[in-house]
Amino acid sequence: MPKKDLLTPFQYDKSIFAKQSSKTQEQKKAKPGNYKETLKRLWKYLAVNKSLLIWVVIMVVISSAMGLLGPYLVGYVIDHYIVEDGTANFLTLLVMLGIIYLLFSLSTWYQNYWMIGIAQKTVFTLRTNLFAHLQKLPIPFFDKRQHGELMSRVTNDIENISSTLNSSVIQVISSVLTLAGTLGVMLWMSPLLTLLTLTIVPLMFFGMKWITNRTGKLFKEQQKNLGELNGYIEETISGQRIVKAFSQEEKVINEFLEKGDKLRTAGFWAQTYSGFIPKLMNGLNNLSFAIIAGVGGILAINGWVSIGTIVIFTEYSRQFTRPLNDLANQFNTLLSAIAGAERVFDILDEQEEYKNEEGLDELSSIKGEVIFENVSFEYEEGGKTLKDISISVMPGETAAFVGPTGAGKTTIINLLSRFYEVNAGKIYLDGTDISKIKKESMREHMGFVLQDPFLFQGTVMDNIRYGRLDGTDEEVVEAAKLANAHSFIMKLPKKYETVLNQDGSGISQGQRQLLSIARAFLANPSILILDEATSSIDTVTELKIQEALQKLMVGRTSFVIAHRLNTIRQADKIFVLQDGRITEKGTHEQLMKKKGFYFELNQGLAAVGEHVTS
Ligand SMILES: Nc1ncnc2c1ncn2[C@@H]1O[C@H](COP(=O)(O)OP(=O)(O)OP(=O)(O)O)[C@@H](O)[C@H]1O
Repeated sequence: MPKKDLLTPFQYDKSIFAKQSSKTQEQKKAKPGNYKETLKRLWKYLAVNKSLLIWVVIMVVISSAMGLLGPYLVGYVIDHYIVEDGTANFLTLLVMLGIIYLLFSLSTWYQNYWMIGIAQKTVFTLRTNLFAHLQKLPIPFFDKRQHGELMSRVTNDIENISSTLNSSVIQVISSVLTLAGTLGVMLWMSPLLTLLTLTIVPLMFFGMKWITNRTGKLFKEQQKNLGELNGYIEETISGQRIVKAFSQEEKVINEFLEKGDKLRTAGFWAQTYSGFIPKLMNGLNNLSFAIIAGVGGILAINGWVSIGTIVIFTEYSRQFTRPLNDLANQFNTLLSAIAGAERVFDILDEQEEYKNEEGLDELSSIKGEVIFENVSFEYEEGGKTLKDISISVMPGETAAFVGPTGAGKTTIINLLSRFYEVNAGKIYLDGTDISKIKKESMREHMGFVLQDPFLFQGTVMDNIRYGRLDGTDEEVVEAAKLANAHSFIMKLPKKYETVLNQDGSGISQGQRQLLSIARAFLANPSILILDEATSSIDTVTELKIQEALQKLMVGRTSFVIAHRLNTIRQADKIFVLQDGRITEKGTHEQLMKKKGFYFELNQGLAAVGEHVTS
């Protein structure tokens, strides 16, 4: 008996992940509709529990054998005791019948218990691999996809596989065994009656083929529509503020209805067609029953077969069509799970961001000199977002980027952080081409303070510690003090232990920015990337933010997408970007003297308020 306890808590096993993911990378990609390949890959996950699977098969063999023996013994009792008034030990036979049904029940129970364990473990590994793999995918992957749709793959598609594994594997093995066993015994008992039973098989085959041809496509459609619907739900929940602010509730509901209707239609047809299967099987089952009862009756009257044989055959004819019926039903579930598995493997096949980095440089420390040399970049072919950018920023300098919306300021940051790769030209960090440096090692020296600081569900302490996970409580408090965040944190209900929501509700926009600055202080990066928030914040908090940022920038190379005159004036170098090109560069004084775009921007917007850029 297997000793492994299936109920012990699971742990994320990196070694399984490494093994599985490297294998999947090597394998031929499972193309949509490539069922064989997808099943093979799914089997690799299942096969980790091979020994337990063998036990499941043993139990299925026992239960199938007992299922066959039961009716045979009943027929035997009829022929030898009821019809012939026989002499054998009637009680012994009854005890045997009892044992058969007990064994049947026990083996059925164990096969389910173990199979559910295997299924849960398999799905756990698959889900963990998928999630871990998602963490390693590059930013462009996420930029191109709807987040809710991705979530649907981690949740719904995996769940689909789970429920199929829970029941289908046993069903399929048991059905095949029962089918083969029943056929063998039937042939042995009466080839003629067996032939009669088999007359329905071609009808079943063609009926099934007709139905599954339609359901396969429909199930895939259903999964796709469900993914899209989930994507829409996720989007509208995160965008509720905008939905309400623009009174778009009705529009959102209508769009939801439209998507829901697509899902409903696909679901309706998939279920309707697959619902035909049991009906068809039932009809054919009854037909076979009638044929055996009718023809068998005539044969029995003429003394060619015994009454017991007819009884056994009517039961076996049911046992013969039932596994066919089950197989047909499982086929549908299997198709739906394969559709889910294909979507999961699609993601597992995506190239990890840090793959192929062997042999690249690792940086233990950096000075922070950054040079862009004739860099050009396009997000999509023909889109030329940045054109021939050349800039140099010395260690400790602050470079500010200004320009109209869509000019390419964020893209410069995206390239420096290597969220995207340059199409032409080079970026050097301390004289080394950054494409020759391991991305992770480079990012460890970079700190980000972004416009919309993302907070995670967790305490203030944990949210600041996100900057450096091994930071002590004292270091976190110190960072918060440097970021001018300490005083407001101390006024929160549980101070540093106050739990924040994912969307940061409960604290103000400005306070969120202060927390984000504290994070950067804790991370203590050599290169600081700062995307100034454009939202207006009360004057006191604004001053706190400005002061904290000025402190943070000291001694670090800072790249600032600047929106405030104050930040720009103090920058060592200002780069004016227009339509993907640097059109002006210099200090504030130099650019003002030049009386170009920067001068106009300053004149016009300074009169309106603080913000310089759009
Ligand atoms: N992920 C993306 N895929 C395709 N195009 C993109 C992507 N991100 C930005 N772009 C396009 O690239 C151009 C430059 O965008 P970028 O975000 O760098 O501008 P920006 O100067 O930072 O603008 P803003 O001040 O409004 O933030 C824009 O035309 C934008 O539409």
